[in-house]
Amino acid sequence: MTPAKPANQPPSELRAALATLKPYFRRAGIFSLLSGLLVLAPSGYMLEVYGRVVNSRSHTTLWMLTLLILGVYIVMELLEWARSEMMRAASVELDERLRGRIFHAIFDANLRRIPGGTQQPLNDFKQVREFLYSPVLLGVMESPVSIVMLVLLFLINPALGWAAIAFACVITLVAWLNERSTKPPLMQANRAAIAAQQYADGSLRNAEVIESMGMLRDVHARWMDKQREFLNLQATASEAAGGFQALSKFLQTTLSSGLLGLGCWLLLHGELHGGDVMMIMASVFGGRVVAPLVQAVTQWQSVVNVRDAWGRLDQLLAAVPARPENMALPAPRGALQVEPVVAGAPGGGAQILRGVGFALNPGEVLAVVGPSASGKTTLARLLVGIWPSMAGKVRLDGADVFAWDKAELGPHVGYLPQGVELFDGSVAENIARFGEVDMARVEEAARAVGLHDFILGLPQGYETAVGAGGARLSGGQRQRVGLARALYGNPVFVVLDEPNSSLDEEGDAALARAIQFMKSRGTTFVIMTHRTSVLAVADKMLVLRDGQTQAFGPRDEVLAALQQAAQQAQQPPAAPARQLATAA
Ligand SMILES: Nc1ncnc2c1ncn2[C@@H]1O[C@H](COP(=O)(O)OP(=O)(O)OP(=O)(O)O)[C@@H](O)[C@H]1O
Repeated sequence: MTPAKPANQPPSELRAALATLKPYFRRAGIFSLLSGLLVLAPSGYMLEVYGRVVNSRSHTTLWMLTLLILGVYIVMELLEWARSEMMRAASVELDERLRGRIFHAIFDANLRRIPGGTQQPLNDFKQVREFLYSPVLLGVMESPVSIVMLVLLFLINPALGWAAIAFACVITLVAWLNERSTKPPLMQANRAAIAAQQYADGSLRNAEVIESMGMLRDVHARWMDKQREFLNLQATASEAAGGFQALSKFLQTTLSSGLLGLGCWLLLHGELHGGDVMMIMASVFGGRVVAPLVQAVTQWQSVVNVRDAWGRLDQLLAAVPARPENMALPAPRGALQVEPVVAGAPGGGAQILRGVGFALNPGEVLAVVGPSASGKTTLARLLVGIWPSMAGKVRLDGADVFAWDKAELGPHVGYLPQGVELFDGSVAENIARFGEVDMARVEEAARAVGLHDFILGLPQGYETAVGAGGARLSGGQRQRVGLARALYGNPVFVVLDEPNSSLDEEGDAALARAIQFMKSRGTTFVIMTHRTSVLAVADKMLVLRDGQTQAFGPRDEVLAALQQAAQQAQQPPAAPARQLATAA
């Protein structure tokens, strides 16, 4: 059961956007009413030809009536076209209103690790947009015509009207039963389809691992299981829906013939106003009364699907509210202050960092070391404001980094994540962060990490495409391009997560030179590392263990303390401490 909405809760963003489309619905509704009424014209033509033309044998009347009906057909088609164009325009308007918001919501959801994928919300939005000009919605817009037809039936004879109402009630019951029996399996089928799709996307992305270790058969078998579940559920829903669709169509045709029979019976008893013509018209009117209902039953699967898509989108937008417009802040100078932070993965996971705090002056270099899973990457994410903290704040020049508008802060910050994350585009675009490419700055960053000569050797130099994820580069080259991107534009604060894990000696030396150079210009660095070479350029050192600070202070003091602790334990210094001491 869905919890009741508090009375003062504002409507969802989707509803609010839909509400702005009312003028389109209104106009399309008027077109639908007019074209729905004109649908009676062919029956009128038939009756006139049978009655007037056959009796009078007048060619002129036949020509006149035929020209008239042709004109009506043209108007009908124009109205049909106009209303579907109107609803297409509504769909474009909805797209314009929401596409940016949905794109940002998907991005934020990914950032916060909220499940839902990237492709699915876009598919859901497409489905909602397309529903606006789908036959089922256009059909439902003809409901006012049904009421007009019903009134006409009552005018001919109330018995005909009541009979139509009775059939409409039975078809409504069929529609309700259809909803009850098809909705659960259809929604489960949708979920299973999404799971199968996400599984395929996730696994096939790692094609090399799958191929090299012959995992394809097992991966395929797993995908087939998910796919089979989806197909079975869909078949269950379709079987039930098929029966109800047939029943509703049967009722519609029965109603048409039934009204003809009833009209005839009333005629025989002298109770039908308008004579035998009305007998036929009653049959036509009756079919139109229930047409939208029958249309809804036959297209119910698309209604369930769009409702499902709507629900998922609504959930996404509710879970990821639009970012507030923050006040513009002055450009930072690079003074970092980490109030003792407690943090975990977004979404309420366990605490990963507990009480880690320190401060750095502009131009200082901090090396963060610690065993695997001690929380170095988590700290890096906190420092650049990707993950929020549960307690304590990370401040740059006193301002909370997490709350800072990243479009504003971004140019002052450099970040190299562990996975590098290059994007499909040229080398220059990647280094320039996909903003306006300032070639002088791009080259400066590339030179700083010793990449310039290599790039010049590429087929199209800086314009060479790196491929999705930088697939056309080696691991070390990807890392250096990522480093150049982090240093692009001389940021004042740079966080590097394992920057030399794929670098050779020359790359390592270039990195150390780049850090020295930028440090001399006042850039603050925090470098997460397992390797000791970075220590040579570090001023301070933070040792993390199990998400807590084991040691923090000037590099040499921390190294000495580590060595002393190891000696006190009357055993040879632990390998990392020994290595660190030697490197320093
Ligand atoms: N998205 C996440 N959700 C839940 N837990 C996570 C997530 N990312 C990391 N963790 C957990 O946080 C802990 C610290 O991980 P983190 O990546 O910060 O360590 P690390 O010191 O950078 O490790 P390494 O040196 O191996 O890269 C680990 O126990 C890990 O399982």
